[in-house]
Amino acid sequence: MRDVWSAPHHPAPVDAVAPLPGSKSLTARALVLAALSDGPSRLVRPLRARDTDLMAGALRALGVGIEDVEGGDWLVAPGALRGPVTVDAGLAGTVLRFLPPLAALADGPVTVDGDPRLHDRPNAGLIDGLRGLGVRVDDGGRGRAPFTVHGTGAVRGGAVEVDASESSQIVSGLLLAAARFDEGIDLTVAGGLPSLPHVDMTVTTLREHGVQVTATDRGWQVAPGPIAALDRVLEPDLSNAAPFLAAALVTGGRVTVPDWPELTTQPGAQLQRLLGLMGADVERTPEGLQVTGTGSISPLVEDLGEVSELAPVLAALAALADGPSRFTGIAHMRGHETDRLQALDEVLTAVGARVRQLPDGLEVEPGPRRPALLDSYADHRMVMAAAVLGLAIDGVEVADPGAVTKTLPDFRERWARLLGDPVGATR
Ligand SMILES: O=C(O)C1=C[C@@H](OP(=O)(O)O)[C@@H](O)[C@H](O)C1
Ligand SMILES: C=C(OP(=O)(O)O)C(=O)O
Repeated sequence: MRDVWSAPHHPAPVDAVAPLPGSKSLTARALVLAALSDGPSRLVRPLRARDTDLMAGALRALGVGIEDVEGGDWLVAPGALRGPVTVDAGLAGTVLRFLPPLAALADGPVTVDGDPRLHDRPNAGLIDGLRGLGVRVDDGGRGRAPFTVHGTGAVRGGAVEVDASESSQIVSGLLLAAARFDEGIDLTVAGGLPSLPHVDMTVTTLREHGVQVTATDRGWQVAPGPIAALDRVLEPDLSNAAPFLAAALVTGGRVTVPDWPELTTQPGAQLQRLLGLMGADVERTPEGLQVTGTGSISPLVEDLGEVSELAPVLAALAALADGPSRFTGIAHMRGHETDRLQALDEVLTAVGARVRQLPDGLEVEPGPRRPALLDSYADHRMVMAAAVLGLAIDGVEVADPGAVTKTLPDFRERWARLLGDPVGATR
């Protein structure tokens, strides 16, 4: 039987503190770099969710020691990387794009496969890039999973031109492993590059591990050399803060996310600016980031190319706003967990908004609200967007909400706590 979640209707102002587990993006980078490091390291408060568990599983399959310790921390012990092995990337873009360059260092073939939708996620830029670095990859000419990386224990590396117009993760994946290539990497970006802050996050994380990374006018260079082991405390996932903070705007309430970092490479930090533009009062308090809504939501016209992870929740807010919004710069979202422009069009239309798809974005004009049974599209962020809609619209239901386990397994319990109804999620 299909699992259907009734998204709680909650027009009354929320007043809550919403702590969040670790960042998906930082946890993925920390795992990969720990696996390639010159000694063991400890990851404190990593995200434990489907995507990061899949990354840990893939690394373990390749010979990396990853031990679960109390409180969900991970102890990572690098080991000789080995094939043959098949790894499950699920629907995780981070595993799909960060693992293959590391697999190329294994001493045998590594096949990357995953959920049916993973077979649609674009990856030709990474596969061609690996070939340009001297790696043999069999992909049947599809440029997508499943594909096999033929590791030989070493990668030549050097100069390579990479098309990352469909995902910044292609650049990040190559940079993360590049210090272990014989010649490092001299990467030239061909075409556009979405989600630039995520590449900056990669560069910063590499430098924290002692890796020499230089930005050029064409891309990035990574010098060959050791990757220093590093114990890390993972920051909370600021992109996953989006639905919780959005609840303050929708209900005219107040939500605080504790442990909001002072300085961060996470693009989710832009929520401070974006929710401010949508009419919220955003304030750093000793307790964390506090967002207070007025009960009315201002429309937003914005290029979201750097922060596409936030687009589903912002689009849900746009459907509840005082006027039409327009989001651009997010054509690459058609290659995310689902075609998110199409999915948002369907969902927001179902609850009464008028939506127009642009080649690189969406226009959303609020309309008379109505209840609807929405699909999750196997997409965690579509479930979170539906939850935001449900606060204002009575009768929003979501089929297959389990998709949310991708980055926040206990989302429904957290949502119930946000609304002051800790048992609500199980009703
Ligand atoms: O490097 C990362 O951790 C990510 C980069 C972005 O990917 P795209 O560039 O494919 O949007 C982002 O959307 C994704 O959720 C995480
Ligand atoms: C695009 C996303 O995920 P992935 O890392 O699978 O690309 C996302 O989390 O919004």
